[in-house]
Amino acid sequence: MGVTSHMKQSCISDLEYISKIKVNTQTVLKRAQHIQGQKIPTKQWQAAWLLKAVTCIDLTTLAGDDTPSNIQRLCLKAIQPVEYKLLKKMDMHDKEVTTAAVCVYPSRVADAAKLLEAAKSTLPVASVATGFPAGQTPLETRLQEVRMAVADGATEIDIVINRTLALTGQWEAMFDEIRQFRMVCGNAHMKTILAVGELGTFTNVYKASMVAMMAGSDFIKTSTGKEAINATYSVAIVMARAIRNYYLFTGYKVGFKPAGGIRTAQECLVWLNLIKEELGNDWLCPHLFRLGASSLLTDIERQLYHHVTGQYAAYDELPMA
Ligand SMILES: O=C[C@H](O)COP(=O)(O)O
Repeated sequence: MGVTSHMKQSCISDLEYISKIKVNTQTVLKRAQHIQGQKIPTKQWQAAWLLKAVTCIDLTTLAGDDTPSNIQRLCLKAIQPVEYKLLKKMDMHDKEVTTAAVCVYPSRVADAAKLLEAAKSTLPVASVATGFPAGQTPLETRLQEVRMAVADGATEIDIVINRTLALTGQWEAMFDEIRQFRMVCGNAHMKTILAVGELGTFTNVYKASMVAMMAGSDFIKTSTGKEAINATYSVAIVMARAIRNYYLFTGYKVGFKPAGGIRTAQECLVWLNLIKEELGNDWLCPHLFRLGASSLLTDIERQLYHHVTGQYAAYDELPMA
């Protein structure tokens, strides 16, 4: 997308407006509780939702011991996330079901890009960047990290915000930093990680969401997966409302990516329902919704196995997710 047109419309008066916003915590918690209590689809409808979820996963590995060989396994799993025989039973074998992207550390982008190219796959490589997860490195280092990830083949960049700026109310400085990241991303899609577990209040989450969108983010993302509190339904409601309001103000649809601690098929059905309820069906596609997860796919595949065979597979029967 490059430098976005919606970014140019943002100005200081918008930032002044943001500093006055207040979010009602009780209303958010009540809404989250309501969504969690709603019925989720069963049987073939559940299987269809789970396959939809698979296509929205940024299949992730962000570990200190990542090597070219586990990146290779991750990419192969992303290309074929559900066993062919299961897809065939669901008559989905010719639908090219893949995950939305793979997500890795900047130093592993070249490994992923090389493998995907060799496999003739167009699956995007997403790289975390800007001093992930803490964002506590000098600005020039953070910018350079984005440049290097893009040069190595990342077409999606998951940046982390500077929490110090958010917690001290320096929204304009935060806007400027994110805008610089946007510039160096070039044509790569930029997802902005708010690290909501470290923002203290829902009001800060809403403000950070707005600033990130105004600075040109294609997606806003909840968490790095490394904070003590990661993706929660209540925080998602705050972010989804910000996305909705931003769309009303600008006509521009920004995507949403919950990430961190999402491990079960059951949880991901609640996430899909939350998006449907809060943002509508338009957002239920990889272009506007991603699930950032390192270990969700195994459980989804187990549930699909159960749907098709009536039995649960042992974990070691299904290839690594
Ligand atoms: O960006 C994605 C997250 O780091 C994944 O977190 P997770 O390992 O808890 O699934």
